[in-house]
Amino acid sequence: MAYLLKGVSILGGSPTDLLIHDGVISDKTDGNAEVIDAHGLVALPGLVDVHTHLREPGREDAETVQTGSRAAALGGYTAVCAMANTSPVADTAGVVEQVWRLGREAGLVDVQPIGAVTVGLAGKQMAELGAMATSAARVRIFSDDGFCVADPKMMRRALEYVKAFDGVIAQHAEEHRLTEGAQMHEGEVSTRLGLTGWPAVAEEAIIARDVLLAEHVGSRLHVCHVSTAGSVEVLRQAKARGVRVTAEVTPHHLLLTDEKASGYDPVFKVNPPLRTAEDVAALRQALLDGVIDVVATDHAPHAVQDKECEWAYARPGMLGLETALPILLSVFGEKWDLIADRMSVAPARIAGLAGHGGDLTRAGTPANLTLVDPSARWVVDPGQLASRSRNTPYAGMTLPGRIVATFLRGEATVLDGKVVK
Ligand SMILES: NC(=O)N[C@@H](CC(=O)O)C(=O)O
Ligand SMILES: [Zn+2]
Ligand SMILES: [Zn+2]
Repeated sequence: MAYLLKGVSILGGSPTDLLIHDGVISDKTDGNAEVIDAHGLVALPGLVDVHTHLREPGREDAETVQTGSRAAALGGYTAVCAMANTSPVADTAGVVEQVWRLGREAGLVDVQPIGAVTVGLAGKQMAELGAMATSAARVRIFSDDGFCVADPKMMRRALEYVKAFDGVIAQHAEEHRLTEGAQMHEGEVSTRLGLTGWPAVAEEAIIARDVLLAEHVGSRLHVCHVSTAGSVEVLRQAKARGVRVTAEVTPHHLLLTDEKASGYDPVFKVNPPLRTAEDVAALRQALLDGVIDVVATDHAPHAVQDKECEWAYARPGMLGLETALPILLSVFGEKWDLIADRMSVAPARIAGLAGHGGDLTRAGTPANLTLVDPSARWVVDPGQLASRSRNTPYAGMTLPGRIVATFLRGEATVLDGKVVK
């Protein structure tokens, strides 16, 4: 199938025609191409998420590779990295290959499995990182996300080990001894509400330790869901020294604050917790400066019974795939170069996904792209989302930017805002 996108604006540039042919961007002509009127639409390289929870295997009642892939395509994504905290944990070649295969079968986005660092995420014994790297899933990112690789010796060994195949350890930075019983950010609001707090230092202390470890062994470190102004400063200094560290921020940490906990609605319960307005401002600036490299969703679907209950018993985490780009547009406006870099080009580089985050103006670039209508507004309705879960913190909000179409290697996965197939 060939497509001719008439009058499309690539990264906000002046209207042009873009031909998708044989799975790539083409500079030829094709009289048989299906014509799409793309006037007023902006083309971006397909978004890449380095941090997605797809819940399969184990919690197919909350999300599956199939439903998560639909949510991703509708959000403008062409690749997602699936976190390892499934059941069983993705700590063997067998499990990562299973997830990878399920992704291929769904066929809507490239599902790139992340492998666990330690067996069962338990922090005691290193998982078979080499076997996962050489498996059909070709794992490059390893993470115990949900838990921190707390033992510094384990962290050091893992950092050293993945160097052989240019892998990276993605750390969920949490000093668990400082967060026992934590329900939200430790600060004025937690004191007022009487909820146990997760102090900023519990995140910052681990990031400080890990950038020193990564520097010591010359390895790549990636920091998951950075949430505090202090973490930004640690990263800024480490990068200035040349440490090989990258970092992500979530859309929710760029928009929401701990004040949201005031109503005790568990939809706002997440790890790391929503922080203060000062933290939000620092995170925004860090993303603009490049101190934080990428936006990652930390899409964390949870079944109704795990989320619509008392705050203390609710699981942490919120949906993100279908709202990430609209949230970025509402926070930063139409900064298309920034959005393309932080949501596609840089994440593709970190994850080692060569076919993604390409230059759409160059013939031969794999046709992984999405078309956005920046003038459209829509109201978030949890029941209308493609995710199997409905724990979005944006219910009822009007957001700018509608994903009109998404293409994976030249095949439409979304057309007219609907999943194809
Ligand atoms: N972010 C969350 O609050 N929850 C994540 C785990 C994680 O990202 O730490 C989940 O798996 O639900
Ligand atoms: Zn995490
Ligand atoms: Zn996560």
